[in-house]
Amino acid sequence: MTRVLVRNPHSGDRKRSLRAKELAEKRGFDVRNSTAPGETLTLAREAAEEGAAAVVACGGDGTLNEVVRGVDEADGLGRTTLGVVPAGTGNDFADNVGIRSVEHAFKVLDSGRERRLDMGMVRTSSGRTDVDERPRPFLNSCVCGLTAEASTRTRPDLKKRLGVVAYVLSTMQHSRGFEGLQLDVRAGENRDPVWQGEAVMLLVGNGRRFPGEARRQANMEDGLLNVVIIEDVPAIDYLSKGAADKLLRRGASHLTRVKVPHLVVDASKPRQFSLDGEMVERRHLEADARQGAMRFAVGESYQPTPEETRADR
Ligand SMILES: Nc1ncnc2c1ncn2[C@@H]1O[C@H](COP(=O)(O)OP(=O)(O)OP(=O)(O)O)[C@@H](O)[C@H]1O
Repeated sequence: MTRVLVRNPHSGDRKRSLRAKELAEKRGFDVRNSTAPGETLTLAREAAEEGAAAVVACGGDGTLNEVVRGVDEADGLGRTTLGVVPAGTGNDFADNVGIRSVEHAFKVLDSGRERRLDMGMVRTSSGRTDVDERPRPFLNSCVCGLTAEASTRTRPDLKKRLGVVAYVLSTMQHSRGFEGLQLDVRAGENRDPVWQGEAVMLLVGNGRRFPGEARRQANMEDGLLNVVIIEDVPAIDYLSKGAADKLLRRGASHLTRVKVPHLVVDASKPRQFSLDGEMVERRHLEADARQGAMRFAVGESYQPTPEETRADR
């Protein structure tokens, strides 16, 4: 059975990616290298269409997202094992499924251990009713409130520590007139109201939790999205060490947290949403947790039901 490694040769420091190529070839993987942005999606789609038993992303979270999209476009999620070799700068998802290094990733793939994991799925549109695009997966998070400008200004150390939240903190620090998000957030089949008003940030997590929570890894098998809405910015220094923890402090009056299978978000005008780091500007967004949609190769330390502390509930 063919195992395909879809490799972004430009991710991370490139060295780990080269090491991965070497290990993959030794093990008989069919290694396919991308030559341009976006090509990992096409390579993954083709591999799944050809009936590959496993399609493995070699790169960071951006590459993994494209690979999963490609397999999904080939309607191959049910029959293809997905995997990841962490060779990017940010390897959040690999961390969350217990994959510790390039070498370890191949051991995991050889072990055959896999779990059915939830996948976040998003449909967006520019209007209120015309949901007009093919849904797109996200594995880690979907975040609203970011600007592309902020991502270029964000300090690398902050990015490393806080991930996507760093972009938001940076936005708020840098732009004096940060424009709040006028949002109407609803959940479930009946679109029950969850929250309405002016928010500074909306975070929707599939594979991960956000700062302020006891654990990083979320439950990826419960069919639920972790939603956090932050309203009104308290007077704090956004770039200080504890800023994210203060913002996301449990029980804080400016926070709303819910776990739902389906979420509907309407903004008063088009806003930036980041899907695993890729930006789209839209007014309307619907997010679903597709329970057990992915067959994913996981490490031995992966916990199907990460124990929740009282503070997580
Ligand atoms: N051959 C290529 N040349 C240039 N860009 C590429 C190539 N292949 C893929 N890409 C782009 O690289 C981006 C993904 O990068 P990836 O996530 O793997 O690495 P990274 O930037 O090092 O890590 P991270 O995103 O986790 O910080 C995607 O936007 C993808 O389209």
